[in-house]
Amino acid sequence: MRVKICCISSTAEAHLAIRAGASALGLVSEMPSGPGVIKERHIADIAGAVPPPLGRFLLTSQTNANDIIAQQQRCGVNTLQLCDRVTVDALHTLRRSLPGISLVQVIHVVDDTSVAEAVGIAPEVDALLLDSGNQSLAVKELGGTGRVHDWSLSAQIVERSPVPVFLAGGLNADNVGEAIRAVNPFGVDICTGVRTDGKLNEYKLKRFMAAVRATSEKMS
Ligand SMILES: O=C(O)c1ccccc1N[C@@H]1O[C@H](COP(=O)(O)O)[C@@H](O)[C@H]1O
Repeated sequence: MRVKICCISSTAEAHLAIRAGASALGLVSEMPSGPGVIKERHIADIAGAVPPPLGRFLLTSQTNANDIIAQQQRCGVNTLQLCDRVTVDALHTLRRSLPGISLVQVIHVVDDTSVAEAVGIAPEVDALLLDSGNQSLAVKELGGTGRVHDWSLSAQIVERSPVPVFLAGGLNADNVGEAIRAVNPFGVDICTGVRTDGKLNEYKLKRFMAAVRATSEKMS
């Protein structure tokens, strides 16, 4: 089971997450809302300090392909986590312009329409990431909400997706086992649940990783 630790805000947090066993790190660029945003120059510094096999995910709220390409080049990441809806044309432009850079489309799971949205876009990207934002608010929520969503919808997406699916949204050490059993994702992703006062908390991180490992071992 892959674990992505998100909202990394310093090189020290990146190393703490790697030591704990993270397979990917999330770096949050400008967003309409959310607790994890950092400046692009910090994202570039942290991405540059992380060894290549690790996933370095840039979380972006941009939807225009040229804006996203420019951001990827400024930040030096190997994965783009597209937190808002992006057109299929824009995805094709990203593919052509950024060979070797993985595209992860976030789906904010709201109702049955989210299942159709996920299944429709999946063939265009390398992975999906299921989260709990709300794109219809005046100030959009594109993640980092600390809220869970309906995991039965997520489970349907996992069953029907041709690409790997990460589960995010309100996970913590106490609910991640149930989430993994309910959804059977490729990986899990967490921000709020391993933080205290905005800082990565080693105790919560270790409990989370232990819960993921224990559940994965029982299921294998
Ligand atoms: O954390 C943020 O500020 C943020 C803002 C906008 C989009 C995504 C954001 N964070 C990502 O949201 C998921 C789930 O977070 P949580 O565990 O529910 O707090 C995760 O990928 C965060 O990195």
